[in-house]
Amino acid sequence: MRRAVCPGSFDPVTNGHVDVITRVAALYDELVVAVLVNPGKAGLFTVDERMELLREAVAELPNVVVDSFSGLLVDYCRSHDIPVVVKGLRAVGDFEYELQMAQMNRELAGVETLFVPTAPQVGHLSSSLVKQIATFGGDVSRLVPEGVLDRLLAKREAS
Ligand SMILES: Cc1cn(CCC(=O)O)c2ccccc12
Repeated sequence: MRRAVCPGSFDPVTNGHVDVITRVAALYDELVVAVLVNPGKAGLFTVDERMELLREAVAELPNVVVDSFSGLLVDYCRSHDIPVVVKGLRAVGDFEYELQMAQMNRELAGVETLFVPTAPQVGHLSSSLVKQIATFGGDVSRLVPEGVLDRLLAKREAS
């Protein structure tokens, strides 16, 4: 079974993520979308909320599994028998860091990394930008899956 993992924070998932996940899912028997648990960085959504929003967003993709992990990505790959990491690239600015991580992950554990360019119409999206716009009352309805929009508005009301 050909499996890959798409790691990220997904705080929250955006239409840019969904675009890449959908395209990558078509290339593998199974795709794991793995939410990174970062104890040192409290996000807007909890890890469980991020996973729930991701599951809603990829519900139409039967071969996509949502999971979470803490620690090294390569340890997750080893323990789940996943030989390849697939990452979305939004802009040239993403590449330098991603290249370093890819080289390190190959050196550490022989895990390969493939890069998928985001579609131009969603290349400008990032979770942090979406959160900023939503915080100040901007319309993010075309930038995130429907379930995320509702939760973003609820978070804004609660704050
Ligand atoms: C464009 C893009 C960025 N990332 C990191 C997401 C993050 O760290 O929140 C992705 C993860 C999966 C698919 C596409 C992407």
